[in-house]
Amino acid sequence: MTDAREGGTGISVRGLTKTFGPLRAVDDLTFEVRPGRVTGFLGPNGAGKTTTLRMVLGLIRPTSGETLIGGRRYADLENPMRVVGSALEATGFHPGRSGRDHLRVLAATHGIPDSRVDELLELVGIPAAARKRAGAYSMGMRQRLGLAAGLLGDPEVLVLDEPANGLDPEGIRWMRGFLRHLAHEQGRTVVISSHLLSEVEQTVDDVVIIANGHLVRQGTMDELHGDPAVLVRTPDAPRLAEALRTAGLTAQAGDAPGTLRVLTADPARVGDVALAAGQPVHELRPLRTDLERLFLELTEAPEHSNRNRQTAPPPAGTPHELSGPATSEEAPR
Ligand SMILES: Nc1ncnc2c1ncn2[C@@H]1O[C@H](COP(=O)(O)OP(=O)(O)OP(=O)(O)O)[C@@H](O)[C@H]1O
Repeated sequence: MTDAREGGTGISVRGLTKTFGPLRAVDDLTFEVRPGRVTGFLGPNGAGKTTTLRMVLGLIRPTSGETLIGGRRYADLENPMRVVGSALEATGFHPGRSGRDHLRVLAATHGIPDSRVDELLELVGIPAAARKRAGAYSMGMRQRLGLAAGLLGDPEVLVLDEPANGLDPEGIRWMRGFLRHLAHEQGRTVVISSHLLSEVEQTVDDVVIIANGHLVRQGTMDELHGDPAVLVRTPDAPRLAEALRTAGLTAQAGDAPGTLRVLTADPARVGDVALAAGQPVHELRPLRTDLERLFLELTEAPEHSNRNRQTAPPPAGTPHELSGPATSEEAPR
């Protein structure tokens, strides 16, 4: 495998729209994906993730807008397999063929030597299983085989659809370390989709969150976590708040009675102020952003109500009207 790449190859998505009949599966989507980082492409079921990734990979044509990889359209890449690798579905293998044979066929059609196949099977941790029929693979093994297939061309960009699906906890840990290594040590651009922020929060550096085909948030995980804060519980919250303010800290009333939310990353500082002010402390801990709640708030806001229930976007100025039960009916891909 190649070492860290200079500059790196990012992905630009600009004004991307895809309609299927009256359905706007992807609606004027614009975002950037940076090299050397793992980006989580997130949204609830039916948000438009797979459709977007299929456009990025040149598998379907946008209705309007464009996606660029390293500044070029997929169709203009001379050797696409060396620029971008992907694993969109872990089911697309011939069931009677061994995983190894599957990769060998793929490699041969792209002039890639068999030695690369064995190297990759080793790397993704299924060297022995690779000689078995792919039809007998567990979901986790299919994920690993899909990952190996995506890496065959030693691509600068790797795009994976729900790579944690079907993996056991050890598999998830392995995948996390592997993807972070590909991005951080080797400078690749790694994009993984998921419908759960909590599933990928320890893996990704950046997030692009979509709902209803629209972008709802793009940023780093740190930005998503927001400013660090400490929760302190004390019998006399107003008095402690005063002492904290005098010490130069910002203290706000917490959610529960008798608690304060102090804007600092350092609980010891809060404890020291309380001690100096003679205020008992009954609880003191760093506050973590409830990412799952934040994700739901972002993606379930009224303006992102499930587009699957509408037959067409409502005319401007009218409230969203829902015309049926929420289903995640999947059209054939
Ligand atoms: N070929 C197609 N024809 C018609 N509708 C489609 C087609 N492909 C996708 N859709 C619809 O577009 C919407 C977005 O689907 P998409 O698969 O991109 O969402 P997703 O975010 O990947 O969801 P999931 O997490 O469930 O895979 C859905 O309503 C889906 O039914």
